[in-house]
Amino acid sequence: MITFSQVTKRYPGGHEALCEASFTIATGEMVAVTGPSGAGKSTLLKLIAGIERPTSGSVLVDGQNIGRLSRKAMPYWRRTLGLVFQDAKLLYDRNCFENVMLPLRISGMPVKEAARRARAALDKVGLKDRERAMPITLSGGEQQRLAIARAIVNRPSILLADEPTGNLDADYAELLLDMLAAFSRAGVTLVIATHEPRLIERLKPRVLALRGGRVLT
Ligand SMILES: Nc1ncnc2c1ncn2[C@@H]1O[C@H](COP(=O)(O)OP(=O)(O)OP(=O)(O)O)[C@@H](O)[C@H]1O
Repeated sequence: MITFSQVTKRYPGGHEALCEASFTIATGEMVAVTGPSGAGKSTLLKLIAGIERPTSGSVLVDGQNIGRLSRKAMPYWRRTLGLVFQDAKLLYDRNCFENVMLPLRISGMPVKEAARRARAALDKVGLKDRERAMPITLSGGEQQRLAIARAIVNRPSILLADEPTGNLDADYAELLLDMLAAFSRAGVTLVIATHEPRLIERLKPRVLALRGGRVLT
């Protein structure tokens, strides 16, 4: 379970990106975080991922206070998550296959099994025949799909996605919605920041609406 208690996030020199937000997300729930640009959607996801820490209040995930995790503990926390963020942080000096395989190797999976899983993840996002390509040679949409493959290859129990359909053309946006639905059926907790009405129509998530850093629903 994810629990926000009176969470305020103020960036240095900025106003409040999130203001006394309190809500819970149950394990296995699917939540769409909506709201206009600047409403605080990305900030909310970053607080769950531990990329940002709250200015006040607490973010608990299964009782663990994410804002208080030590620098040392943070990489272990991130490894349990699937992150699909705008700045995909792909490794541009490694090919697609290596980008997807790396998280598995870091968590100690033997090469053969990691390679099998990486190929399956690339296949899922339609990049199987691009595995030797370098990310820089991919289109924006293909890079987005590569980031998705990398995010799901670990079979995370929580998937955080920031505008995941953003760069995708219609066919791949549909494919992504199918993938998200399948994750949800498999019990993965999904928190998705989105402007996409189609996603809400199709997946019928619970909607958490933000305006100016405040939670409306
Ligand atoms: N690193 C930062 N430093 C300073 N201000 C920031 C930072 N990140 C976000 N903000 C500000 O916090 C507010 C909320 O931003 P956030 O990115 O969470 O909104 P959003 O709802 O995700 O917007 P968008 O839909 O445009 O991505 C905005 O006013 C933004 O300018």
